[in-house]
Amino acid sequence: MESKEKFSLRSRLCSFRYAFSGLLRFFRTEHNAWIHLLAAVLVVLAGLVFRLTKGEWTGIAFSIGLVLCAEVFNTCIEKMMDLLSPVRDERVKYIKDLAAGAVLVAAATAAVIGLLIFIPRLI
Ligand SMILES: Nc1ncnc2c1ncn2[C@@H]1O[C@H](COP(=O)(O)OP(=O)(O)OP(=O)(O)O)[C@@H](O)[C@H]1O
Repeated sequence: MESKEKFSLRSRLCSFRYAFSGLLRFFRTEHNAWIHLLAAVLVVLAGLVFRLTKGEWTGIAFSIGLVLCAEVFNTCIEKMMDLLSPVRDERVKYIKDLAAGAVLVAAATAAVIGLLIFIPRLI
């Protein structure tokens, strides 16, 4: 459906503000976000120590973004399901487990990229 609202820079800026406020709350309150953030900081520090190339930094940046995005969506789905269906339900379990599975796929991909970058520098 087309939007009938006129384009407004102010409302676009507000959308950014809402997005940043969502992320701020995510990093303040979600324990999994702390773990991902700590992992990202450690990887960036290791990257600085090993003086990665531009291509390698691209792989690291992509991996960190991929995992954080997956975790943000996983958290959204968890919160949504808790709101929609606070009682135990096998369908909810499947939906939540599937969302957690997406994070696992992203994290495994990031781990492979990390190993491809760092292992040759360690041997
Ligand atoms: N309403 C529900 N009905 C059925 N199963 C559920 C429900 N809520 C959670 N579960 C299941 O219980 C298990 C633990 O759920 P929980 O939400 O605590 O997951 P978690 O991965 O520990 O989450 P968190 O990110 O909060 O640490 C998961 O397998 C999840 O699918």
